[in-house]
Amino acid sequence: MSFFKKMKERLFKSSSKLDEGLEALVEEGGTAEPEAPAAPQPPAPARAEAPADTADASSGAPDEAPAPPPAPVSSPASAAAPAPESRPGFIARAFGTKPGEVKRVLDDAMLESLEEVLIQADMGVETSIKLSARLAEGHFGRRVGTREIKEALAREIAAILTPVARPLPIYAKRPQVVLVVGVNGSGKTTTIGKLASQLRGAGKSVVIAAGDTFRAAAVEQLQVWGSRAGVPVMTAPQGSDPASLAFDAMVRAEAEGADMLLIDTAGRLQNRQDLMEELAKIVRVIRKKDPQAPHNTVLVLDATTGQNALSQVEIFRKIADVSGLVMTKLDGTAKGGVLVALADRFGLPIHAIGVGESIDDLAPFDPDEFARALTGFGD
Ligand SMILES: Nc1nc2c(ncn2[C@@H]2O[C@H](COP(=O)(O)OP(=O)(O)OP(=O)(O)O)[C@@H](O)[C@H]2O)c(=O)[nH]1
Repeated sequence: MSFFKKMKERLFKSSSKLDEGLEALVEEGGTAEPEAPAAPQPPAPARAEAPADTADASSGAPDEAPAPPPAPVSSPASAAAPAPESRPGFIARAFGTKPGEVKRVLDDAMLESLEEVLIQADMGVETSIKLSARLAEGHFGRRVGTREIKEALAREIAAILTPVARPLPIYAKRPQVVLVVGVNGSGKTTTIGKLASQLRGAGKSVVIAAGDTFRAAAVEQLQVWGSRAGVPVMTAPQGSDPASLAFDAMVRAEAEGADMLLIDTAGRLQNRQDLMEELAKIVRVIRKKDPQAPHNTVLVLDATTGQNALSQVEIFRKIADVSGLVMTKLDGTAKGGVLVALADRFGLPIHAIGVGESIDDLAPFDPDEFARALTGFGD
């Protein structure tokens, strides 16, 4: 199975909440499309008995579904009862309307429900309102089906995401210092392991620094990832100053001529003032060695935390000058929508997404694929 297919399946699975929400939205207030007016038919043969059943069964057979409720006043199809054997009219066929397909007039009530569905899918209030307004343009007052809604939504979401879909930039500077930050358990260590493996695969020499000097288990975990990726891991004694480890790692990476230095840091909640101050110190000390460093400060976010990710970005950005994001655990949540809210609010580059626990489960961020997977369009 191709990598993209695997990612898509995982995202589809996780996004079922939004997908189902959109379907329910149309089903709730919608009505089945009536038969469209018949296309002009060639003159009937002058035989009295019924013609033999040679027509395409799927196009001519009456729908199995119960008779649709009275069509809305605006529907042109209510004007005349179609001939029982007629094929869908030209206009209906051209616009992909199928008799029996449930559609609903996009009015204020539907827009309000749409906003709620988007908020529940973690897109945040601001972004949900913006998306609903964009959907209203060109659709308001018209009967729309689930497929059309999903397609339009996927298009609008992709438009928000496209400007931020940017892989980790690689500079000529050696060593390029990448500082990896985030709250506890967001997936920093795992992401560093995956990233180191990808960079190594691209021919870069990489060194990892184990900046979580508080937890011995964290250092061991990073060493496991280092050996999986085939990359050396620099450690310091437990309880030592993470800022001085970062400095020493820069000296070593420079001496060894490494292309990339990835610095892991301890998880810290954004509301812990003391730990945030410690992070600010790490950055200050790194800059003593190289005023341009860290060249990238990557904030790793766990998609399952939902809206809290917004406050994480806000505070980490102030303290550590975050230059890009990686969002992990998109394989196991229905909350991927927060990524849209983040892109809309902060416009920070999204370098990659985590879609599993294995070393190759770090995917480039593809806005179109993501938008389609999130909305269930093309399912
Ligand atoms: N399903 C899934 N699990 C992930 C992903 N990324 C990380 N994990 C898991 O999340 C858990 C925490 O990951 P870590 O890499 O240890 O997180 P951390 O941010 O380094 O943790 P601390 O050092 O404690 O702050 C581990 O069980 C990982 O296997 C992902 O993309 N998908």
